[in-house]
Amino acid sequence: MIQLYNVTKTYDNGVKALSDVTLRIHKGEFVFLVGPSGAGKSTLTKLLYREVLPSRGQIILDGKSLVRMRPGEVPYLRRKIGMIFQDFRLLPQKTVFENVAFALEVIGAARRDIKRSVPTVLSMVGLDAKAGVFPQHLSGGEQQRVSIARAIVNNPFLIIADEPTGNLDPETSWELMNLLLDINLRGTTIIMATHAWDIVDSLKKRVIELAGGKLVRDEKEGAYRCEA
Ligand SMILES: Nc1ncnc2c1ncn2[C@@H]1O[C@H](COP(=O)(O)OP(=O)(O)OP(=O)(O)O)[C@@H](O)[C@H]1O
Repeated sequence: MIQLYNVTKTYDNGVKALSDVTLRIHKGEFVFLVGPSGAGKSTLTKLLYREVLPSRGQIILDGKSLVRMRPGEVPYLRRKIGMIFQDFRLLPQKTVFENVAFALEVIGAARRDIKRSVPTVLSMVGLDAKAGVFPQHLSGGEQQRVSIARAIVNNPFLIIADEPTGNLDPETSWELMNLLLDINLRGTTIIMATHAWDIVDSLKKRVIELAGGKLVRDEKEGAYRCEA
């Protein structure tokens, strides 16, 4: 359901961030995206969210070509994808409830649907008691759980997490991973770019490694580093 064919991305400054990448990710997979800083991981996640377009090649997501997609269709694509970032990106002037509700408001959801869905996802991430709290009064782990609630409230078929544990301590990182694994068990595809080698090594999920913009490894039950 996610297909990349010979995808190359060269930025305007001439940097080739991805070079001739071909890969396929099926519905319900959990994929770790690894590789050194500057390898092209974020560029790949941005291509899937259609934040950037490839310079060459084709990307098919849920049956649609992102290259041929008209700009007007992009918001519909993004409704089906949940994004999670290292720095949480919550709105500081909105409460926990309002941050999650906002993801539904921007797509024109009915008020009664918002009232029903937001408490459901907040309880999934264990934050029902914090619905009225502002982000600055939450721990890093709690903030990241709000961003997970926000990412899943639209029932996305795909979650893209770009270094989601980067700002969390080891114990909190594992709490977050357990949430992502639960979400994955319910059928949502998850692509997670990470430098957290211990998490990758423990979970033995599919590992896609980039280096210098090239796909250098794709293992079904992989480790952070190539074992060969
Ligand atoms: N908007 C941009 N304009 C120009 N060059 C960019 C842009 N974004 C990224 N790059 C360059 O593209 C290359 C790949 O960057 P990218 O952010 O995809 O790597 P990454 O693997 O996510 O790295 P990190 O692990 O540090 O987040 C790097 O050389 C980077 O400097």
